[in-house]
Amino acid sequence: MSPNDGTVAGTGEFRLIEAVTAGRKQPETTLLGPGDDAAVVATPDGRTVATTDVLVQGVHFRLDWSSAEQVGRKAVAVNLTDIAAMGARPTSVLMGFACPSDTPTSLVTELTQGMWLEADRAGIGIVGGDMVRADQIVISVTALGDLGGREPVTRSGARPGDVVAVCGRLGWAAAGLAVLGRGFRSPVSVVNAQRCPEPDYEAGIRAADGGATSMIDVSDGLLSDLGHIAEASGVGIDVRTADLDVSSRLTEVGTALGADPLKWVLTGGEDHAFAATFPAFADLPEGWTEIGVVTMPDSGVTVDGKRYGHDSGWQHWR
Ligand SMILES: Nc1ncnc2c1ncn2[C@@H]1O[C@H](COP(=O)(O)OP(=O)(O)OP(=O)(O)O)[C@@H](O)[C@H]1O
Ligand SMILES: Cc1ncc(C[n+]2csc(CCOP(=O)(O)O)c2C)c(N)n1
Ligand SMILES: [Mg+2]
Ligand SMILES: [Mg+2]
Ligand SMILES: [Mg+2]
Repeated sequence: MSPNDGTVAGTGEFRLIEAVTAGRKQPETTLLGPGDDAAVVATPDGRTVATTDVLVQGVHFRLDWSSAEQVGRKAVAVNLTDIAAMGARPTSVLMGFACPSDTPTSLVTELTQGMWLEADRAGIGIVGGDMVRADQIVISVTALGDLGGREPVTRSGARPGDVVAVCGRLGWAAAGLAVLGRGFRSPVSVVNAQRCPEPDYEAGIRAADGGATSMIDVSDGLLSDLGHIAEASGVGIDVRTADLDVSSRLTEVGTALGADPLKWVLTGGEDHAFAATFPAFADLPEGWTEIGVVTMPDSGVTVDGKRYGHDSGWQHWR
C-alpha cells in the first residue's frame, strides 16, 4: 500500500497512533497521558474500579447500520455504565483497536472522535490504547473509575423485601435492532438507541448515595441482568409489568413489525439503563422508578409472579 492511499496500512501504525492522540485535552486526573509505556491516572479514592468490554464488527455493530462515530461512542458508553453500576465515577478509558490493512484511516479517526465525545460526556480522557492488524474490526475498551469514598454497590446485596427499580430506557435498543434487522432505518429514535445508548452516568452514584443494596447495568436484557443480581444475592426478584414503561413509540414499532414491545422491554439488551435494589420504603433517587420486589431466597426471576417462558436476554454463542 502506498503511504497516501487513505488506509491504515498506508498511514502506518505509529502515524495512526499520532492521528488519534494528537491535540487531545486530558482531564486533571490524567497525570501522564498517551505516549509512554503506560499512562498514570490519579485515584483520589485510593481504590481503582476496572472493567473491560469488547465490541466485534458483525456481532456488536455493523458499519452499514451505524457510523464509525456512533460505534466509538457506544464502545465507551457500554464500559462507563459498568463503572457507574458500581456506584463509581469514571476516571479514564483505554482503547484497544484491531482492523484489516485496507481499513480507511478516516474510519479510525471518526471512531476515535466518537470515543472522545462520549469520554467528554463523562469528563474523562482516553489515556492509552493499542493498534493491531486483524481480519475484522475489534474494539476493546478498558475503563477505570473511582469510588470517591463510597462502598462499591455489588450484585450480591439484594435482600428479600427490597424494592427493584430502574433508571433509563428499556427496550428501545432492541426495537432499533429489530428495525435495522428488517432493513429499515426509521423511526430514528429507536434506531439511534440501538446505535448508541445515552446513559446518565450520575444515576449509579445517585443510587449508591440513596442506599442501593445491589446494582447492575442492563446490557443483555432486564430479566437476564436481574437474574445476575438474584443469583449473586441468593434471592428471587419479581417484576411487575404494569410498572414498566412501554412507551407508545415501542408499541407503534411493535405493531408495524408484528413484534411484542413488552418482550423488548423485558429482554432487550444494549440500552444500558441501570437496575438496582433499595431497602423497602426508601425514597428512590431522582430518575429511578420502582418496577418490582425482591422475593424469597433462590426463587429466581419472575414476571407478575410467573416464570418467564422465553429467553431472558442476549447470550453470545447461542
Ligand atoms: N475472561 C474473563 N476473565 C475474567 N473475568 C471475566 C472474563 N470475562 C468476564 N469476566 C467477568 O465476569 C463478570 C461478568 O461479565 P459480563 O461481561 O457478563 O458483565 P458485564 O460486562 O457487566 O456485561 P456485558 O458484557 O453484557 O456488558 C464481570 O465481572 C467480568 O469482569
Ligand atoms: C450487528 C449486530 N447484531 C446483533 C446485535 C445485538 N447485540 C449484540 S451484543 C448484544 C448484548 C450486549 O453485548 P455484550 O454482552 O457483549 O456486552 C446485543 C443485544 C448488535 N448490537 N449488532
Ligand atoms: Mg462484559
Ligand atoms: Mg454490566
Ligand atoms: Mg453480555
